[in-house]
Amino acid sequence: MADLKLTGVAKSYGDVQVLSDIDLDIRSGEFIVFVGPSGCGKSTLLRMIAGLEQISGGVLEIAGQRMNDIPPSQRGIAMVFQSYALYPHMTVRDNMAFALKIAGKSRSEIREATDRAGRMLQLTPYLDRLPKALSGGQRQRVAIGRAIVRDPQVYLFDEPLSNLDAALRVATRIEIAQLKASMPDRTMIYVTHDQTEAMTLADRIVVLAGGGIAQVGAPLELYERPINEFVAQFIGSPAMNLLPGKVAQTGAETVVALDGGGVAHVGIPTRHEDQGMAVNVGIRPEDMRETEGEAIFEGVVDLTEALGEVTLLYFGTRDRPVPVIAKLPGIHPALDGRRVRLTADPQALHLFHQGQSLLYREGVELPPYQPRAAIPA
Ligand SMILES: Nc1ncnc2c1ncn2[C@@H]1O[C@H](COP(=O)(O)OP(=O)(O)OP(=O)(O)O)[C@@H](O)[C@H]1O
Repeated sequence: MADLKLTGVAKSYGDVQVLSDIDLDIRSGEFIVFVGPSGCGKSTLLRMIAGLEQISGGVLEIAGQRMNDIPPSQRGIAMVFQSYALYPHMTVRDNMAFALKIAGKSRSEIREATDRAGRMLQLTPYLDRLPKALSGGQRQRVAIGRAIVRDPQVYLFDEPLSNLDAALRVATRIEIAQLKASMPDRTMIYVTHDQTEAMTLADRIVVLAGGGIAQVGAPLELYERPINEFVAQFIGSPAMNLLPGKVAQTGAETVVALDGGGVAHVGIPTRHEDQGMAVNVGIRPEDMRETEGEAIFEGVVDLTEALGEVTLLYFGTRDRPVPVIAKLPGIHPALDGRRVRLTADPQALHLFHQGQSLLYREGVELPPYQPRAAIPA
């Protein structure tokens, strides 16, 4: 069993509070990804779990045991870092075996553990090579191998792929997913800046911001049901557009008169007293489509970016603090200077209280999360 429980965990450096009130239950076998803006404390939280940073407040338990003052080597965890500092004069096998030798394991135990890690990471043909004769991706796999040989209950990864080039990142990401699948009862906690890694690897994503947890949920739950504007704009790329307006009609479907002149029919119920309320309507760029009819947003295209699979249209790059962006499927001719009318399905829209940035007013119950149906094949 390798469940983790964080209760009121806090970290400060001198007078500077970096994290506070972190409550998190991680189940044995879960793959958890920490994301958040630079400097929000992702690495610090991971290093506190590892025992590499002192916990300033609160309690960390692993498998029901308080771990605050237990040294890293006795926590049943192994950590894989971004820079995979291998010993250059040791073979792949010796690099992986090093910690086991220090721990006084027998030759046969070490052989068995390194053979197994080699097989799991497809490193068998390279076991007798020196690190300099490996690619970056292979080196990072050796670093993961050093964790595997110790057979920890919990794996911690601190941006393990960020030093790899794009193609290797994808390949190594898939290997990490397969590695997790081959060890279903091991718990993994992974810090990344990369949205794709977070969305594809995580059972649950923890979004950290402002010294605390903004939201915890399954990747698609965060995408479809962000709890506030921060998470809405952090998850998904390009970020969700937020268009200010006022509630013009309440009911099962809410009609919003947008400040820019458009009208949005939002598939989220509001109450009679919400009439006239200042809101932001959230529209993901990929949910926008051109229309001849009633538009949510109408504007002149400043810039067209053709990426092949999609075309991005930018509006208001000069006069808005943040441009409005639409992402249309496929290839479109450059639309620069053309006036375009855009709409989106009511079910795809989000509604936030202006100022509070929260999706629903406190006390209004959230309907249970229902994943949006996949597009039928
Ligand atoms: N030893 C330290 N002394 C003082 N402040 C520190 C120390 N280590 C980290 N910090 C501060 O704590 C905050 C969190 O740092 P941390 O590295 O955990 O952030 P992060 O979310 O992992 O950032 P990034 O995404 O940029 O790696 C930062 O503001 C950082 O400056």
